[in-house]
Amino acid sequence: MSDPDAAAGATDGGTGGDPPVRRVSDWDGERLRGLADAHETPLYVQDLDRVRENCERLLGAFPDADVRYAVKAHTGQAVLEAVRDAGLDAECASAGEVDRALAAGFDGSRLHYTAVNPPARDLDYVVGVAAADPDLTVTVGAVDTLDRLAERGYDGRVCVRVNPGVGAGHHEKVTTGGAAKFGIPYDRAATAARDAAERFDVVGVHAHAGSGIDPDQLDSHRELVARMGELARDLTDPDGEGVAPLDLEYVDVGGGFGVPYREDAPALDLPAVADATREAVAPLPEGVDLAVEPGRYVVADAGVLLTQVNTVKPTPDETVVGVDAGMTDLLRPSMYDAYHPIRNLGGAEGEPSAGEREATPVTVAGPICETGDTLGRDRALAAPARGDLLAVGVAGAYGYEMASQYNSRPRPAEVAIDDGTATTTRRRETLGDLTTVEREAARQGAER
Ligand SMILES: Cc1ncc(COP(=O)(O)O)c(C=O)c1O
Ligand SMILES: N[C@@H](CCCC[NH3+])C(=O)O
Repeated sequence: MSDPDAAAGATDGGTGGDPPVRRVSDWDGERLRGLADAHETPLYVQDLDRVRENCERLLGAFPDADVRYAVKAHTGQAVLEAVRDAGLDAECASAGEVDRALAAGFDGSRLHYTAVNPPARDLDYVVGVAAADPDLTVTVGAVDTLDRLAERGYDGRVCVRVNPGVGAGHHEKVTTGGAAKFGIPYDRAATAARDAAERFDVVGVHAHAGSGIDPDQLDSHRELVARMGELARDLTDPDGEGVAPLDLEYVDVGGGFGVPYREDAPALDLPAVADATREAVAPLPEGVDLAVEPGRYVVADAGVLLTQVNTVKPTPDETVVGVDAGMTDLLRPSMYDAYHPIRNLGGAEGEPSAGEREATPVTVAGPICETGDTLGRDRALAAPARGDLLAVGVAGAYGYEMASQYNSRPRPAEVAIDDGTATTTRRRETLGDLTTVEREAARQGAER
């Protein structure tokens, strides 16, 4: 599978220059304790300055490419505005994400809507947006979706999403390339794109390997990119007689750049990944650009989740540390067995500072009535005490976004740090919020 030399060449231990990743240990503990005091817990903290640094690193590594932010990783308005100002485009997975990106000031020329089995309501909305701003692009992974767009009178910009037959990712549930659900099978893609060009302005081809591609999965990324380069060459300069060439603008090879979650894991060497990508896609036809669409890389290490210890329970097998955040706040550990680093920031009354306490193996568990509701198992934390504050690191991507109200738990609050100043960007939900839609439905029913 992986080539150890290639993998070694694609990691960066973080020596020198702009650190490629912010570890949970790098956050200012006192500052985080102050934020938790002011805003209570559970609390997401998102550092916009770090988001900007991550955008700059991406633009620096891919200077000639179109870099699009996969909005699904963090849809908050403040994040979207920071990303827009940094110069990235927006890749949106739903009408809601398109709506958010518009509100954050992205215009159509910077909007890419990726339709996956899109509900009619989403298509209606996006076709309406495109009517007002025809520079928007719809990325389509099924012929049915093309038909449904045509039925709505859409004849604008289309990018054809391909199932490249090769995938990668941190877990099988997020390994996308090769999953039949996504994209038109590679061997039918050229025909589908040519057919689509009879009804739409086909401007690009797209594939995405999956999410959280680690340094040792770069071979799969390279293979995907090479296949997409070949497809672009075939479409723009076809072999067969009488086959019209397509006037493509770009080849989008997706996102998925991994970030290290474990404290000692090496960071992806982005310039090396960018070089490998350019090399694999080459030669790109004249006038065709490379495009990438990372989400996690932009926001993951810019966020932490703060949670307070409310229970410390020694058992014969393990010590369970109960906290006020759980799978409803951060689903990734339950859903993917994902590892998030956890740091004890201390603060329990009458206890020594966390730095003075002995490391103790614990399981950190949330308040949800599910056995899988843990944020970390067998973690060596500075012996936690009731009242301590824990920081769960690398929580800025797919954290708040996957939060739910299961067990009737209101979603947490979020603050964003911008140029050192913290502002509430998502208020904490209340018990009243939990029943809003029911009360509204009851009221509408009574009005009928
Ligand atoms: C089509 C598409 N593009 C981009 C992304 C962004 O992935 P990541 O956040 O891993 O960069 C995803 C998520 O997997 C995706 O499905
Ligand atoms: N939600 C996933 C990433 C999936 C991206 C969507 N295709 C995660 O937290 O790792």
